[in-house]
Amino acid sequence: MGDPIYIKLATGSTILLLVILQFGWDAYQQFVDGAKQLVLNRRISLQLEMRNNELDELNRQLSVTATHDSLTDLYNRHFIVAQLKQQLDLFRRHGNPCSIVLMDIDRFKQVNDQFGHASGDEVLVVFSKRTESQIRLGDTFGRYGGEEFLLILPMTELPSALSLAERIRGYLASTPLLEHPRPLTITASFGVAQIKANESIDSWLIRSR
Ligand SMILES: Nc1nc2c(ncn2[C@@H]2O[C@H](COP(=O)(O)OP(=O)(O)OP(=O)(O)O)[C@@H](O)[C@H]2O)c(=O)[nH]1
Repeated sequence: MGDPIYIKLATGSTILLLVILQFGWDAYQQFVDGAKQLVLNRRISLQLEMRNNELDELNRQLSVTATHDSLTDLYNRHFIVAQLKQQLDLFRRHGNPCSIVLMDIDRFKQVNDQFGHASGDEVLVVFSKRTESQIRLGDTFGRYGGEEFLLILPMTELPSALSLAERIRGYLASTPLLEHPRPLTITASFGVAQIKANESIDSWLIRSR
């Protein structure tokens, strides 16, 4: 018994020889060109597949960048406003209630001035994570700008939104947000408003200030 690779080669050569004998040299050339083309096509389709995967990943990253705040990783203002529009629409069409909670970190400028901008950034990040840990999956939490954050609570009436805001406020006030250079407890002001009939996003936001 010969080695399987030699048998394979012998079989391959035999087929080629048969092709030449049976159909002539031109047919053999066509056969070889066809085989080369097949290999080339396979290589091209693999390269295309790789490029497509790279483009998918790039698109995913672009969509994250377009909708998220780079410091806190929360949704950005652009995304939040789009969500508010959607909620307003759902309210107008189906009467679905929705409440918002606008949070403003108190005396944040002092944090920057006393501890430096990097500590200010850390406060924003830790504040975001702590608040995010207190909300439900269907709620949207984002950075509205600077030290302002907005929580959108679909299908939520004012009393529930108020009690959630109170819970978050208590949770934030209970533990220092930063430990270094010294323990620093951060408080925030909360404004809560439920969407009303015939109102715009601007007036809804103004009522939460
Ligand atoms: N570290 C840091 N600071 C920021 C960022 N965005 C905005 N700020 C700062 O946030 C501060 C906001 O100042 P103010 O609007 O006076 O707010 P405040 O000091 O919290 O005052 P009150 O809201 O009245 O309590 C400014 O000093 C901004 O420079 C950021 O991404 N990182």
